[in-house]
Amino acid sequence: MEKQPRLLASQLFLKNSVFEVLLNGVLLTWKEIPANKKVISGSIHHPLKVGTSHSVSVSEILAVRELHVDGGTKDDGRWQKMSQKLTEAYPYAFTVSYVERARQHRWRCSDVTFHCSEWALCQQWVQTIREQLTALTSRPKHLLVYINPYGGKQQGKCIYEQKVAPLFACASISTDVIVTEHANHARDHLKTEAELKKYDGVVCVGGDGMFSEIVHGLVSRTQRDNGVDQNSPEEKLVPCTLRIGIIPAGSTDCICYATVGINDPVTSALHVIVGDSQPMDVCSVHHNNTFLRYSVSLLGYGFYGDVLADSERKRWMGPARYDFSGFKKFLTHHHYEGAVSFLPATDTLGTPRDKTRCRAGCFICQHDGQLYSGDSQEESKTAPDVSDREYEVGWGVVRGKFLAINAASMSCACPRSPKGLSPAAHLADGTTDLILVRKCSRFNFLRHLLRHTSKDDQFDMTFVEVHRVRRFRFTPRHCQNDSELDLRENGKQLFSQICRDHPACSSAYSSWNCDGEILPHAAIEVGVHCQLIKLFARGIEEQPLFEDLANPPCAL
Ligand SMILES: CCCCCCCCCCCCC/C=C/[C@@H](O)[C@H](COP(=O)(O)O)NC(=O)CCCCC
Ligand SMILES: Nc1ncnc2c1ncn2[C@@H]1O[C@H](COP(=O)(O)OP(=O)(O)O)[C@@H](O)[C@H]1O
Ligand SMILES: [Ca+2]
Repeated sequence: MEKQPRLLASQLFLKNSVFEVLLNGVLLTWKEIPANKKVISGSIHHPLKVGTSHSVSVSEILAVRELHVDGGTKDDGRWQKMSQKLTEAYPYAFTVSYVERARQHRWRCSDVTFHCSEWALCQQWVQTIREQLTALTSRPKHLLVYINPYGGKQQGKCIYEQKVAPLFACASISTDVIVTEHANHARDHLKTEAELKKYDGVVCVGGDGMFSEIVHGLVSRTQRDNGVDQNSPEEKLVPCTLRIGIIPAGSTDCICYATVGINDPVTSALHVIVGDSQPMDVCSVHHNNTFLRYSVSLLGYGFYGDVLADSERKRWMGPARYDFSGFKKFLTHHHYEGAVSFLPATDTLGTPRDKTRCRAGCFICQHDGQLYSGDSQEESKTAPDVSDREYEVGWGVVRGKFLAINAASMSCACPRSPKGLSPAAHLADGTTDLILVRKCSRFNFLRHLLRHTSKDDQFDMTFVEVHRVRRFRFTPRHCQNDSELDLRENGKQLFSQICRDHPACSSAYSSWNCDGEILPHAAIEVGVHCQLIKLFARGIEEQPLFEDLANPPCAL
């Protein structure tokens, strides 16, 4: 039989007032008691504001600790503020640390200290809260942490030590911390060495590139352990069991921002502590039946590929390199010719033009994005994946000259664009939004880009089209007849030369930006793997209405 959580109700002292405190297994509530209703012994009289009430979900309590009496003084500053009389009447106390919501999806750790007149009562409260916290099985106890000391503004180590480690310690989470010494250190450690059984999750401190390393390490390891061949584009991949936490310390931090609603290290650490879980789609990228990379956020050819390639040479500028290269590449205004073929997700709930957004507890993601009758749980288990051949019918093809070809398997919201590249994309529906920006004037492209930062629809432009897809392929124009040259072997400069010399080529070549890494091939095949990984996040929580109104629309 399931053990019922113990109920506790007491009158406890807090901030010069007496409160009715209640713990019922789901909520901890404390409510001020009017002075005339107080039953606690003692001669304390306070003019009370009646009815101040607070409540905290037990699932959002981080820790409880007793405050120890030591020669009449306590180890917490607040004790000093209490009068001698009060200290005598309520000599025992315990502090509950819990999640408090601030503006714009920011979470903070807040403390409340309750004072008791009896030691046994104080013990009972501490033990009961601890029991209820122990019963929360989704919380991690032991984590493997990787810190990229060179991500973003090179603050990763300091952010972890000052803001995150104390919270993990407060929540009794033990950690093994590795500060990376070179690129792909974390990926290779996860792939081959890490004793994953010891851990309840992996945390990365860094940006999207660092997160991508963790994803590659964990996904590759999981496939190898299960005998799955990553090189086959049709292969159904095995989902990873360990959750990943992101402590944002990078340049774009889009994966953190789009799954939590803010890029704030404390907020992310608190989502890890409470044991949140958010499944996420992962795209696998192949070239000629050879696995290239996984992508979780943006796969971008043309504008975003060029921005990334240019910005890599300016890493010393930190996050500002993207603004510099973005401006430069906007002025360059290159377009690229090729063919995009794609398998539309016709059987899915939702479209890229929806006004609704993927938010915490998203209905569409809970059903793997599947449009099904809903009368059988089993039906959702047969959701099509990239490996299901029967879905290979009905491909569409678009040929032409493009300024940008972007695939966003999530919104890609980030501080630069709070609604993202594809505002209605879903984190875990098994699809990616393929955005094709055809050649247009600089002015129109600017209008399109600026709409990423306003409430206006960036897809509502004649030169932009967007498709929700399960798979797609891109073939640059020069590959449509000949076999593609290997960009890595022959170098991009050679390509530009061939392109200039070749009468059929009207434009230069770009490269793919895959979550901040340049791909070595332009001709790629991409498939979405529904919910392949899980994050310590819950999706963006709905905001109170008054906060939403704080962002007025801007039209261009
Ligand atoms: C004139 C106003 C223009 C405003 C346009 C804003 C559009 C921004 C959309 C950004 C989407 C970002 C998608 C995420 C990409 C990251 O994976 C990648 C690597 O991140 P990190 O490892 O943290 O460095 N970031 C980028 O490719 C940067 C793109 C920025 C382009 C301006
Ligand atoms: N110790 C290290 N030295 C150099 N590069 C590293 C190190 N650790 C990780 N990297 C690489 O740095 C790149 C950028 O990291 P990231 O944390 O995403 O920062 P940013 O958001 O600024 O790009 C990643 O591709 C990652 O592989
Ligand atoms: Ca998706």
